[in-house]
This record gives sequence, structure tokens and C-alpha cells, in this order.
Amino acid sequence: METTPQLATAATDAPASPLAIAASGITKSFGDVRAVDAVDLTVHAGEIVAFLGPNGAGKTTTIDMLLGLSKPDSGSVSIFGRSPRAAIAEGFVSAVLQTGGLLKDLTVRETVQLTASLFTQTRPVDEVLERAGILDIGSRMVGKCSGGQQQRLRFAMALLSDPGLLILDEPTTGMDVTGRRDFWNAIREDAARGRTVIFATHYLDEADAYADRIVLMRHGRIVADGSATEVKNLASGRTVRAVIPEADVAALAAFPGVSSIESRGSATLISTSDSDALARHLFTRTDAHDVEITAHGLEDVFISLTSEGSAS
Ligand SMILES: Nc1ncnc2c1ncn2[C@@H]1O[C@H](COP(=O)(O)OP(=O)(O)OP(=O)(O)O)[C@@H](O)[C@H]1O
Repeated sequence: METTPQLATAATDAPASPLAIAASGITKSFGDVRAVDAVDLTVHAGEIVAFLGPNGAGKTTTIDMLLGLSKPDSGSVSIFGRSPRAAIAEGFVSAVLQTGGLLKDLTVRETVQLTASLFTQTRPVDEVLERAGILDIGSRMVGKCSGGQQQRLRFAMALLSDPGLLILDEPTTGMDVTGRRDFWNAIREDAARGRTVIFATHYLDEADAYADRIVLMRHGRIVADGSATEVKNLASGRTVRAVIPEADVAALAAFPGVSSIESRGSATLISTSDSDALARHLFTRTDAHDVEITAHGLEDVFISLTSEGSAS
């Protein structure tokens, strides 16, 4: 077996190479709960994809099926043109899960060496430590590592087979801000070489900052799929914030494009699909000052597409 067939294929032959993930109509139920409902998902080699969604949306169940840890009730999954199990057996896929698997009394380097000894062929230990950003703490005992360093250690172990696809399920839960940033910087730098990365997260800012593409799930279905900008654009309109002395709330509510008005201290927040017209009105017809216009963010989309009142 060659040392790096997976990544080389993914990085250099993207148009001709098979899709990293091709899932078609995958469905999984637990009793009466349909955890994943006819999901179609196509991921090209080299993409970094975030799975977002509230608790119970079906992210982990989907990931388990991609990893071959559970079988869909119906539908099919193919990873680099193979079944998930075959893809894992051949070293095409690695996972970084949230917990487990680390011995506290080994050093960081010993842990990676031990894992490497289980494979017939791997990338060099120093190389994966370096890519995970933990080469400098190779002699530290695992029990003395922070949560973020332990996650980077799991990342290093996952890199040993040089997988074309890396799957991470909520990898930064419980980490502090610096730990999360260091972890994602290591992932992004590594992914720049062409590795495909899929991660589930609850952190909207992580999806926004580190993913090329966001897949938003709700009740087992995909409700949005696109770049962060495309997904954010689903929450159309902007918020105009202004201090408006003696504001005529009824007149503002009737203004074309305005969908809601809210008071916040001395300021008024107005959601509108035509912020230019509203700002012009405020400046020319009222004594409004401190006017700010902001685009809706990922959080607005998340709430509008995943809250209970929204359409499935
Ligand atoms: N082994 C199981 N047995 C019974 N129900 C399950 C099982 N696994 C998942 N479920 C149910 O399937 C649905 C989807 O769960 P899943 O863990 O995939 O969601 P999630 O998006 O990963 O949620 P979270 O963000 O909380 O991790 C939930 O209603 C959950 O209770």
C-alpha cells in the first residue's frame, strides 16, 4: 500500500476523483422518532462542511451513518466510491470524537506512537504532531494536557492514516476560546492541503469562521445548505437601529418593508427588507440620530429556520 494515496487523490484529482461523500435518501428511525429523514448529501473532495442544528436535529445520527457506525433504514452512503466500512478499513476516513480513548499516563508522543503501531503504514509521528500543532508538547503527559490539547492529540491520531476525509463530531465542546481557536487553526491549515472535513457543532461562530459550506439540520432534514454568506442571505433584510425622539411607532410599522419594531433602551430596532428607504426616511423626516444598519447574521437564520414555529 502506498503511504498517501487518499490525500493525493483528493488534492490533485478533484474533478475526476469520486465524491468524498454521496449520501442518497438516508433515513434512520429509533422507535417512533425519525432521527434522519431522507437526507441527500453530496460533498466534494476538499470541502470543509459544518453541520449545524439544535439538539436532536439528527447531526450525530447522520455522522454515524457516514462512518458506518450505524446502517440507514433506507437510502445509501458512499465514501470515495466505497461503503463507509470499506472506506474506513482502507484508511480513507478518520474521526475525531469528543471523548474517550486516551491514556493519562502516556506522553503525547507515546500515545501517537502506540496508535501508529496498530497500523501497517502511517505518516511519521513527528509530522502528525506538527500538523496538529502539538510537536512542542510531545513529552507532556496526556493527563496534564488541557482539553484543547487533548483534542489536538486526537486530531494527530486521526491524521496517521492520512485520510482523505476527516469527520469531527462536536470536537470543541467545553473548550475555552483560545483552545477552540488553536484547534481550528490546526484543522484549517491541514485542510488547506486538500483534505475533506465534516464537522458537527453547536457553535455558530465556528461554522461561520471555519467552514466553506454550512448544512443546517432540523428534525432530521436539511433546511439550508450553502456557503455562510448564502445561508445568511436566507434571513433577508437588515436591522436599522436608531435613537428616534418621539418616534411614531405606528407610522414606522406601516412603512414599506418593515416587519418588526422593538424598543431597546433609548433606541428603536426596526427589521426591514428596505433599509435604504427607511434610513432616508429617518434622516429626512424625523430627528433620528445614531443610526446603524446591520445585516442579519447566521444566528437569525438559525433561529428562523430551526425554531418550532418555522416550516419543516
Ligand atoms: N440510540 C438512540 N436511541 C433512541 N433515540 C435516539 C438514539 N440516537 C438518537 N436518537 C434520537 O434521534 C434524534 C436525533 O438525535 P441526534 O443525536 O442525531 O441529534 P443531534 O443533532 O446530534 O443532537 P445534539 O446536538 O444534541 O448532539 C433525537 O430525537 C434523539 O433523541
